[in-house]
Amino acid sequence: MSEMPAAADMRPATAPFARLAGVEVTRGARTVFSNLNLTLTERRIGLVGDNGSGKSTLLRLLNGLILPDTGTVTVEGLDTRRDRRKLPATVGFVFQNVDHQIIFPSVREEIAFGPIQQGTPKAEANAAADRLLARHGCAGWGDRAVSDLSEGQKQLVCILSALAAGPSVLLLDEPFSSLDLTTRLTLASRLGALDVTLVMASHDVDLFAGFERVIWLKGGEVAADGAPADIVPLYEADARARAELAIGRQAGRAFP
Ligand SMILES: Nc1ncnc2c1ncn2[C@@H]1O[C@H](COP(=O)(O)OP(=O)(O)OP(=O)(O)O)[C@@H](O)[C@H]1O
Repeated sequence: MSEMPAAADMRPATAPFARLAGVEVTRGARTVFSNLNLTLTERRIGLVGDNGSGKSTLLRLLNGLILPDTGTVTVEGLDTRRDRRKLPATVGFVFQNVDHQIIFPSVREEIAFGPIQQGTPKAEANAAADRLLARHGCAGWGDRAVSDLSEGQKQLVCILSALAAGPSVLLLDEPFSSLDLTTRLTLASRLGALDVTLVMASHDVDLFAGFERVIWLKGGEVAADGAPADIVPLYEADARARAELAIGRQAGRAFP
């Protein structure tokens, strides 16, 4: 299992980088958050919770992809409603589903897109993309068609694209689910060492061992919030208890 190490030489977190105040969000017919209040200060924050508990919605609130129906969300001093256009230069996002992120045919174009949007000349952005690829063991990938990559390779390209834009906050939604163990361990270690604030949702709770804070979401509410060593066992015990209950109910019934 992969464990993301704590960053050693990182500037200490002092002021909050994000705040959610009185946030209500409805998606479709469902109220996901009814009054969510969070202050985020730590440089390594993990989100855990069952499917549908609100992890992706919280990450999308932080990058302005979803705006609160009521309440406010501020990240690095930017109000996600008022300053939406400034957010992409500050807040990077790695989607759970690579097809929601990748828009260009070649790997180099995909990675260079963010910096070009921010005003970097194309040749410079392309050269930086190639250097970034080489640093992550993907030298020569620049001209490759994204459509020819495996799911895990696409996931890696998505992570590198997010990093290329030089965000100060990186939001990761299940970023390693398709990566092989070697790439997962390498990338987790590299991400852990970056001087960038990370907020990551994952079902792979071992990744949070070096984190400073884990928030457990349950049905759109914060069920527990604190140090990984305290929160992860609570979540696991709760998940196991509910699984045992479900298995007990199923006992004797034929599997459909
Ligand atoms: N596009 C949508 N339209 C309507 N409802 C949605 C939409 N996306 C999510 N939801 C609902 O919002 C709730 C929270 O979903 P969300 O994707 O934030 O959960 P999650 O914790 O990230 O789940 P997972 O672990 O499966 O990724 C769920 O009840 C889900 O059904």
